[in-house]
Amino acid sequence: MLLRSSIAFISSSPSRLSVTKLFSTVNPLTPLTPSAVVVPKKFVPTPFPYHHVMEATVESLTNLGVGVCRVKLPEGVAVDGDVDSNGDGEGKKKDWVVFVPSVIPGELVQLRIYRNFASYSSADLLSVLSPSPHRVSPQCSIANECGGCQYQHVDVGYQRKWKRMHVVELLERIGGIEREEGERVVKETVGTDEVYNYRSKLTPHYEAPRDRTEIDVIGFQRKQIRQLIDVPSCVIATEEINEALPGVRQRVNDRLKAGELKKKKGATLLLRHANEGVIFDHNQYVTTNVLDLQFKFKAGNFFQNNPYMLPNMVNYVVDQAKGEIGGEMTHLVDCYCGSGLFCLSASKSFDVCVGIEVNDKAVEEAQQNAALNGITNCEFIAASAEQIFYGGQVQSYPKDKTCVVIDPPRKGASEEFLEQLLKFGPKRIVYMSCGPDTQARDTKILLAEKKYKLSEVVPFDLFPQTRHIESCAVFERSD
Ligand SMILES: C[S@@+](CC[C@H](N)C(=O)[O-])C[C@H]1O[C@@H](n2cnc3c(N)ncnc32)[C@H](O)[C@@H]1O
Repeated sequence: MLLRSSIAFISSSPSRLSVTKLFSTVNPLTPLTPSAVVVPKKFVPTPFPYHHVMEATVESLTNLGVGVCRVKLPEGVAVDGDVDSNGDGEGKKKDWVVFVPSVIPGELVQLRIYRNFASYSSADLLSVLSPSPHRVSPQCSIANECGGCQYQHVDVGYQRKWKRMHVVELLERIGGIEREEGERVVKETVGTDEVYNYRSKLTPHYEAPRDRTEIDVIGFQRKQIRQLIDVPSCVIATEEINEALPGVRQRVNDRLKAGELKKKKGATLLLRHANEGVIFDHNQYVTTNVLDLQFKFKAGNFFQNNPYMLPNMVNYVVDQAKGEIGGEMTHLVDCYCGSGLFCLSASKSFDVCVGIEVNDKAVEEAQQNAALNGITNCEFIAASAEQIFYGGQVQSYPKDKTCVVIDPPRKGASEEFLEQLLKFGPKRIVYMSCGPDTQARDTKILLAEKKYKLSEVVPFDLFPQTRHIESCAVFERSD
């Protein structure tokens, strides 16, 4: 099989002669003679031939962290589509979008096409001809191949600038918020200095062993292709996780040799770093501290996994929830509450709090965490989030003194939930999200009837070096 990735770094000197390797790769690029190129069977040869090499300037980044280049279509090739912005397309596209990873806007790069789609192409990066001043050396030797990180080649300040820009752009494109308004409400991305060795949970995978006598690939998906890459250590995971990783990998192979692994099934391993050390058993209870509270939860259950960033996020949610605009809130509803993180952290600032969560095991944990921390003004309900508005309890809350915090999974809140939330009409809504695209979609719904105003959005850099953005939006009732 031909492996595509390898990048050379070409200095910005005018002669462009000084070529140094920027990333060490497992499969160094060897110049391919035409006869060595095997064109994949399903390759569509329009508009570019397989492995066509070209130079392009990177215009921007998608919110998946991939570079966007706009290139001219080859002479004589016309593709149906919108007339180009200069108006001379006569119903045919002349510009074409090519996506390429591991680049930074403004860079001139050399790329190589490996797939044509109906309206764009995908390419590998061959070399950076004119590097961005924001380009840095990744700490990880496989940063260019592993799909876990998208931004190790970008300085963290610039990563955070782009994360903010992505939130502004998503609010405009999906949320219908004008650019100027987005620029005003979306604040700077909040981050900490711990930009490596911060992840307290790692879940590497291996594929079905079948007839193999050794599992030599335990890791994550490669960039751009559905294939695992071996990850013997991970620079964004805590040092303790990295120390435990060789033992975990060895145990998988010991179990394979002992015939204990299913031949036809791959699996995902767990390494959860908490107060007890690094735990591998999903069902083992672990504890961790966030600000002045202790949380106990099953190692395999959801818990935010950047302990350095978490206090900032919790403080922000609690500050916004209790609020100053329109007076202090007395009642808190925490929807999608997990093991009670926001609800319990905010409990001191409220008379009464209620959390709702669909996973009954997490609800048990939340109840136990309330007891563990001597908190008596929080109640937790095991049900789907919209159910909170059907019971009598929350309906009796004073709406002008109630804040609803929501922190749904990546797919965002359901329409039914948002409909009920709008009908209930709390004074304030604090919406934490790990999916800024679905948050933008839900924002559009929350703002549609002009019952709420979007007062502020803060992106949190929970996962430096990756494209992931945690974003918190605060809505205030308009009256
Ligand atoms: C992003 S986590 C947030 C958990 C918690 N706020 C925290 O920070 O630890 C989302 C939570 O929503 C829960 N969930 C998913 N769908 C739900 C639904 N329809 N109703 C209530 N909870 C749901 C998941 O089980 C998960 O615990």
